[in-house]
Formats: sequence, structure tokens, C-alpha cells
Amino acid sequence: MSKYRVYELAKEYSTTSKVIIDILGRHNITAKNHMSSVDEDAKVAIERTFARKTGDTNQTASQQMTQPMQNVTKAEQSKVAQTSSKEATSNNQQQQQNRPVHNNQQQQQNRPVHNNQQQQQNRPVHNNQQQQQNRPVHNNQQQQQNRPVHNNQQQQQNRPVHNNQQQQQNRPVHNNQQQQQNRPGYNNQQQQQNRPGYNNQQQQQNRPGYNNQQQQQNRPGYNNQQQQQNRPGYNNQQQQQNRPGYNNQQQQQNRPNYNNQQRPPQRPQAAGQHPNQQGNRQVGTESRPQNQQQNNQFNNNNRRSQNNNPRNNNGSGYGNKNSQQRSNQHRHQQNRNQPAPVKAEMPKPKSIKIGESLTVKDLAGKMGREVGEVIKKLMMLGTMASINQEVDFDTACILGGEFGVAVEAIPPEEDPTEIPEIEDDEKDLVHRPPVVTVMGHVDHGKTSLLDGIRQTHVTSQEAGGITQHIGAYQVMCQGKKIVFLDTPGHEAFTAMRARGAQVTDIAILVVAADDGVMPQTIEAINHAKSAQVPIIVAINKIDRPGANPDRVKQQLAEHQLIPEDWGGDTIMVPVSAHQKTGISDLLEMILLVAEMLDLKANPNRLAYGTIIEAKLDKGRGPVSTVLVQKGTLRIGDTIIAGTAYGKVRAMTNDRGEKIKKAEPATPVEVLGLADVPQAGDNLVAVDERTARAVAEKRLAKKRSEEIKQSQKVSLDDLFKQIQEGSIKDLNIVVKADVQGSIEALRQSLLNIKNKEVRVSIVHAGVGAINESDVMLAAASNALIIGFNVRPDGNARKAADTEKIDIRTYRVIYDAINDVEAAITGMLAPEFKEAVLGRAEVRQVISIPKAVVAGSYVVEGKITSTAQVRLLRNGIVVHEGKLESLRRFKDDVKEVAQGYECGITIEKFRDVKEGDIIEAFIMEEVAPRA
Ligand SMILES: Nc1nc2c(ncn2[C@@H]2O[C@H](COP(=O)(O)OP(=O)(O)OP(=O)(O)O)[C@@H](O)[C@H]2O)c(=O)[nH]1
Repeated sequence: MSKYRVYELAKEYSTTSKVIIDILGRHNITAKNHMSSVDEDAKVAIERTFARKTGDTNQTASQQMTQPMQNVTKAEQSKVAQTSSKEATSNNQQQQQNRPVHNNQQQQQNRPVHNNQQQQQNRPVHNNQQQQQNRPVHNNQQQQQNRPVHNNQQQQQNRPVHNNQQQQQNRPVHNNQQQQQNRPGYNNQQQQQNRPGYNNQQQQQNRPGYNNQQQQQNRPGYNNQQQQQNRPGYNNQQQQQNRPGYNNQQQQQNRPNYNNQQRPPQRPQAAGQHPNQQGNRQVGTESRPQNQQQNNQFNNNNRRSQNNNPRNNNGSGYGNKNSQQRSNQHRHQQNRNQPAPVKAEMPKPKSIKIGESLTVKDLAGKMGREVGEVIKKLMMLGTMASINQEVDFDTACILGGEFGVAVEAIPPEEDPTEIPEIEDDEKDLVHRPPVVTVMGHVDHGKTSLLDGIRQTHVTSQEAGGITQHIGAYQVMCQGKKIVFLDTPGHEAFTAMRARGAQVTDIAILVVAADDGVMPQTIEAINHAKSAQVPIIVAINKIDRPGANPDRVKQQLAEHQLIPEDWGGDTIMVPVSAHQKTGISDLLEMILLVAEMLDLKANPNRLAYGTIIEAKLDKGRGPVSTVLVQKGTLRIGDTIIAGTAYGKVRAMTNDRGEKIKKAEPATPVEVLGLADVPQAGDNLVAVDERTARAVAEKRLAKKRSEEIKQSQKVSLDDLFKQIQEGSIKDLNIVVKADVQGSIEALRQSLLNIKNKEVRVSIVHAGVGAINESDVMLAAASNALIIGFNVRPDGNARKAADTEKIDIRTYRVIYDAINDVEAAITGMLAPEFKEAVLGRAEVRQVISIPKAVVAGSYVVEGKITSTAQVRLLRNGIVVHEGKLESLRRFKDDVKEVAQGYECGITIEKFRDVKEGDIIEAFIMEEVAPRA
């Protein structure tokens, strides 16, 4: 049994699918939509319906289409009208066509006056036909009568969607409806959606209609070619020359269409081909306005096709000829068939040369591999690396092995700011005196010990009794020279002490027998250990009543300095600088160790040394204390130290005597440098040209390093630095109020696990955060975490200068959370503390309701609204709100530096003289980008 689609039946009976569905419904035959299949019975039912209701086979197809609707019951008609506005419109129009008089009235109502006049003038039948050709509904009917089946199909297929839209959008404008009914739906949709007013224009252009037909009938192909040529401005001119007025309008019509169709660029190819085929079918057929429109569409479609292919941009006569279409299609085909561009294979070298380290990206590039491959391999090797993370040479070698690429090291480039060191021949080396550094906690007697050794009285010459600069002295013992460096024990001189340890051969650690191991003692041990310098302990002040050398030994043993008499290898000598006891033993031990170290240097070469101290003397200019370590420094030598260079003008030894030459292990004061060098800089004697060139390069490098200074690690930008691969180890200096806190904090911080970064505690100590901590943090690019402690004034200033991030906490978990969050990039501090000022408690006055801290503002200011914390020896005792701030008996809003005030702290009475009250506020920090 044959099957029929609803739309096929609709076609056959020149009606709409909806009408067919309705008729079928009345016969209890279900058809859901125009694509629904129905059987022979349905067709028979349709046939009968139409045969019964028309009764006249000579009627035109249009009449056939309208008749059924006329004959169906009024209820059915209204139903259809309600459910399908399109059908209603269509039917009305058809009815209008069939009833000329009424129709004309309609037209007169809807149309501009001049059209009506035209119609009336042309009222004879053929004129009406002409109008019908030009007007939507009539045209459709005409076409249905005259046209081959495929044209009708096109119209019907296109009509539904298009008509509905048209009616909804353009209903007020009758002309629009007409025009759009005539057009293939696709074009109309485009126009309507994109250009509401455009249709009106077209209608006016096409309204003569008849002319359109003429033109198309006469030269279909030519017309199309013209349209194709019209796209660029050049073609416009041509067209205007050839066909004034009308063609210009056409061009305007076509162009927007073309553009609109262009807009959906990814229209499927099949859709692009289909209109072309339609266009081809219509070329050569009798043209009507519809044809023209279809041709327009056809052209436009061709243009789209053409435009898809960049090679067709010449735009000459491409669109309408079958051969050209084929050509276009062929080109499309070619395009489709062309193999997708293959990414050029990166050359895969057998061997590569790299420096000390390089980024994952660079390594991948050198090995000719994808970055992803390299990262994957690294993951397989247990290392999570980002694209910009540095890979060291060893890792690169392993990766090379994985990829079958041999990795070789590029010899390190000569640093233009460094002067290559001269390698001395073994035979040129002669014994030299040992350089000894005296280190230890403040006031443990370093200077007194040196005094005792030198039998001089340096202490009395020093300002405030504290050694303020590094001194260097040469002493004789048993006919052998020993060079002593007296580094200051005060914590402010940590950096200098560190440099002292770097130039020294032996470290003397002075520990007061009555005081024991103190914070700077531990620091000194760490510095000596890091410089890999042997330590001799001088247990000083054994003459003091409370002296307990064994306790000192025990404390030192806790820091891995085991005395010889306890089975260890650390020499410990009890001495008394005052009574000058044990000094000879100490010197003997120094010589013994020096002998074991077999210290040698070549005196017959240009000098190499270290700046121990440098200052600018008003009368003499830059004065540098230099320890010559190799070679011999002579007057007249050109020297360079850091960025300073010049000629040696004069030299003075440690006894203040003028000397002309200084041999290895000789401390001398040198005049002649043009600038003041930094303590710790290397001094090298070179030729003048080299000195100048190197100094200039060092200056440039120094400037760029100063810029980098601002890029020190901080919790705020830690994650960014981790991502950039610039941080692999997060160095932290931990300071806390008690040892127990340190251990808890250290363990917790070390337990923070991250694939990209490793936490490393470079120093942990009890007490306030001091300048020494900041210096250490600066040297190791660390951040400082303080638990229940605060930075002192010097530390804050140093932290500002060195751009060190100091974070202080009262709760260990906060510290841990912050570090964790920073590592994972989740740190979002909304508030940041800003210290306003500090006041020192000078007097404590107890009144019944509170304890008033009579204070003196030593720094910044104290405001009544600020929060305060009470510090005792740098340790936070209390943190809370300020209750009252008074000057004399008046409440004040703020008290500035240098003024006295009375402070009471809310719910806190334990204030003592000497305490520091720190005022601070919490400032909102703008969220990070
Ligand atoms: N009783 C006694 N007092 C000593 C001894 N050695 C030093 N002192 C005293 O300890 C104090 C500090 O001595 P210094 O030699 O200045 O100590 P320092 O370690 O050089 O101090 P800085 O230069 O500040 O680092 C002075 O008052 C000395 O008189 C000693 O062996 N016995």
C-alpha cells in the first residue's frame, strides 16, 4: 500500500498541510504534521473531499485550493483561522483574488494612493493579472497555474514559516505581506530579521513588477552577472551606467541580502548548494518577480559560496553559470578534501647543550618536544613542574635520558662584573698567618680578650664601650703571627659578623662563663658553621663568682659543640680577659689548629683581599680596612672593590704605621679608592682599564638589582612567584616568645605539603624580631613569622629597606593557615595592620577603677580609637582596646611623638614600667587582582 506525506497531498491539491491534516482529522486519520505519512485510504478521503466539494474539475488549482475552505463548515473555517493565522491570511488573500471587486477594494484600502490609481488605470483583465504577478497572493496563484511543479513546491515549502513571521512582524504593512509571500522564505527571513524597512523599499522597487519580468525574461544570465559584478563599488558604477535607476535599486536590494546571508558564515555546505540548484533550474524559465527574487537569492548564495573561497574574490561573472558553480563547488570540494594543515614537526635533536638551569618550556623547545610531554615525564619522575619552572642540569640530564637526548653542559659564561681569580701554582705558595675572628654574645668580653692578647686598651677608646666597627689586629705568639678580627657582638652588626666569618680561618667563640649561651652565641655558631670555619671556644670571665664553665659546655653541647674532654672535637679554653689567664693556652690552640689547616698563600702576585671596614674620612676621603689574603698589595697598585676603584695612595698597618706593601694575611688601612666600598667586598689589584670597565658594569648590575629588591618574597605574592617558578623553597625565619612555641610552629610549618614549594626554616629563635633576623631573612630571601613577638624599631626599618615581609601572629593556626593559603594562592587578607606609634610606660599609677600607664610617645602617635598591644621585652603580653587617652586630665584624641600621656587599657591592669604600648589600626586592603 502506497504511503503519502501530508505535504505531498497538500501539494497535489494545492492546499496547505494544515488543511490536509484537518480534513484527515475529520476522517479520524491522525497526521501530526506535514511530514506525517498517511496511506491510500487517507488519500482517497482527501480526494473525495475535494471532488465532492469542488464538483468542477475545470476550476483552477487556486480555486481548488480555496473551494474546500469555502465548503467546509463555518466552524471548521474559523477553527482553521484560529489555529493558523497563516492559513487565514493566505485564504483571505486568495479569496480576494477570486473576487476581483472586493479584492480591489482591499487593495485600495491597503495601498498607497498612486497604486490604486495605477490599478484603476490598468484595470483591464491583463492589468489585473499583472498586478497579481507583482502582488504576493495573486502571484502565487498565477505561478501555481503556470509553473512547473518544482516551483510550486518551493513556494509551498518556504511559505509556512516565512508567512507566519511576516504576518506577525509586518502585519500593519500590507505591502510587506504581499512581497514576502512572493519570496522564497529564506530570503525574506533574512531581510525581515535584519532590515525591517528594507522590504518596503524592495516592494517599491518591484512594484512595477512587470518591468522585473521583462528584464528577467530578456536577459536572465546577464542580469545575474550584473548582480555579481555589482558587489564592489566599481560594479555599482557599471550598473548605474548601463541601467540607470532600476538596476541601482536592484543592487541595493541584492547587497544587503548578500551581506545578510554572509553573516551566518558557517551555514552548512548543503544549504549553500541547494539555493544554487534552485537558481539554476530557474535560469532560462519564464521570469517573474518571484524568479527575480529567486535569482537574487541565487546570486546571493553564489556570493556566499564565492566568498567562502578566497580565491574567488575577483568577483567577475562567477555566480550564475553552471560551470562556474561547478567550479565553486569543486573548489569547495577541494578545500574540504585538502588535508588539514599538519603542524610542522619540531626537529628532535640527539644532543643539546644547556646552562646550569633552564625553564621547562625552554628545555622542551631545545629537545624538540611538547611542553606537556616534558611536564608529564617530570610527573612520572615525581616532580610537579609548571611550564616556567626552572629545571636544573641534573634533572635535565634525566629528562634527556627519558627522551633519548644527550644533555651537555655549556661552560658557565664569564661574568663581566667578576674579575677571574688567578690560580696560584702550588710551588708559589708559602705559609701565611691564620686569620681569627672573635665572635660571641654582647658583653661577653671579646674586646677585653683581644686587649688581653694585645696587652692594649682598646675598650677605653671605644664610644660607649661597645666595639662599633670591625677591627683587625696582628699579634705575635711564639714568633708566629696571628691576625685577629674583632667583630662587634651587638646584634645590629650581624651582617658584619657574617662577613667576618667568611674571611676567617678560625673562629673564637667567646662565651661568658657566668652568662652562658645567649642568642648571639647561637647566631655566631651558625655563621661559623655555615662558613665551615673551625670553632675554638673561649669560656671567658672564669674569674667571676657565678662562673660555671661546665654549664657553658653543656649548653654548647646542645648545639653540637662537644668539648674535647667530653669526647668531642671542639677545643674549649677557660680564660679570664681581666686576669689574663688562659690566654697563652688559647693562642697555642689557635696556632695548633692553623698548623693543621696548613694555611698558604702566594705573596708574589697581584693582591686579592677583602674589605673589612670602610668609611669616608673627612680629611682623607674613602678609607678602607682591608685584609690582604693573597698576593702583595703595594702603593700605586690599581685596585677595585665593588663599584669603587682607584690607586693605592697610602697604607697603614694595625699599629698605625705607614707601610708600602702588605703581604697575605695582613690587615691594612688603604687610601686611594674613589668611593667607599662595602664591607665584605673583594679587593682586587688589576690594570686600570679593567678596573674602570668592571666598575661600570658592576654599577649597572647594582642598579638592576636594586629594582629587583622590591621583588622579595612575601605571603601576598607568594603564589604568583610559585607559579612563575621563581620560588621552590619558602624560607621562613621564625621568632616566638618561648621555645615551645617555636617547636610547635616549626613542626607545623614544615608539615605544610605542597608539590611546588617546600617550606624551609632558616632560623628560629626566642625573642623580639630584631634587625639581625631581618638581615638573615634578606640574605636568604625569607619571610619572618613572629609568634607573640613584635619587630623592634630597627627591625622594622630594616624590613622596610630590605623589603622583608614580617608577619606576626597570636595564634599558631593563623600563621599556619596563612602560609598554607599563600602557598595555594588562596591568601586573601582583607585587613592589614598599620602601626600608628609606640609609647613607653614610664610610670604606673593605680587608681580604683583602672591602672594608668603614664607613658611617653617615642614613635609615631597614639590615638584614642586605636587598638593597642602591650609589649614587654619585645613579647606581646596583651592585645586589646585602648580605654582612655589623656593629657593631664583631659581626654584627647591623639598624642604625638615626644609628648607624655596617660593610657588605660580596657580590661587590663598588668602594666609595668618599661613596657611598650603599641597603637595600631586594621586597614582594609584592596583585594588582589
Ligand atoms: N670579670 C670580668 N669581666 C670581664 C672579663 N672580660 C670582660 N669583662 C667585662 O665585660 C664587659 C664587656 O667587655 P667587652 O670586652 O666590651 O665585651 P665585648 O664582647 O667586646 O662587647 P661588645 O664590644 O659590645 O661586643 C666589660 O665591662 C669588661 O670589663 C673577664 O674576664 N672578667
